[in-house]
Amino acid sequence: MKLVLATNNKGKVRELSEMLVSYGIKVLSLNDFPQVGDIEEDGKTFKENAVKKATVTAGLTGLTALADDSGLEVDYLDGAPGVYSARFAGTEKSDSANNEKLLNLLAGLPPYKRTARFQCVIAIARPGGSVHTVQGTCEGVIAGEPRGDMGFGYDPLFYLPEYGKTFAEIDLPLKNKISHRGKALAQALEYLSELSNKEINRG
Ligand SMILES: O=c1[nH]c(=O)c2ncn([C@@H]3O[C@H](COP(=O)(O)OP(=O)(O)OP(=O)(O)O)[C@@H](O)[C@H]3O)c2[nH]1
Ligand SMILES: [Mg+2]
Repeated sequence: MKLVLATNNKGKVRELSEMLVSYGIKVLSLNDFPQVGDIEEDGKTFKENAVKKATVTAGLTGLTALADDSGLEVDYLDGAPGVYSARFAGTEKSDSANNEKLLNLLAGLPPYKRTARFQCVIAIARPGGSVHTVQGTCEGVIAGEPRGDMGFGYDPLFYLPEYGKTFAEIDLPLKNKISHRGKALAQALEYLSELSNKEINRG
């Protein structure tokens, strides 16, 4: 089965590909389809944005497309940055500026008030127009300073009390096991295997 990843985020491509490829799925990226261009994310929810990115990509490529819309919800900030996570500190989407802005907003706040979660909605759209969504969540705490150099985005600040480490201090197979994206993708893989069984049965 062939699948186009409807994302321009290299960190997401790395994490999604690692799991999909081990299931024998042929993964294509938007680099293979320059005609898709930039898709405006104007939804109010992760689900709206994921559905839009997947359906537009499936329509323009004629292939099944998988999109991920994700973000960080910080309780002290009433759920911000949420769907604006990529653009928190400006439209140029700088991970380091986003992390700096987040640390400044939480300056001096004790750990018990720094609770947060990552959310991920994955949408799988078929060229015929049908679309299926799944969701994953991962709870954590925003650290007082960045730690680790793996991962992407807010990973150096996202601290997992159970592991005593940030997302940027754990390797990719473990992140995929426990992360918002990994949990959503595990459900997406179940759906994809049902789809491919149906196709095989149809001949
Ligand atoms: O530290 C992180 N670890 C993660 O595991 C993670 N997952 C999401 N995020 C943040 O949330 C934004 C999503 O925004 P987003 O879904 O619109 O993606 P994006 O604009 O980067 O790419 P695209 O998929 O839209 O092309 C990203 O840019 C990141 O800032 C993460 N940060
Ligand atoms: Mg985006």
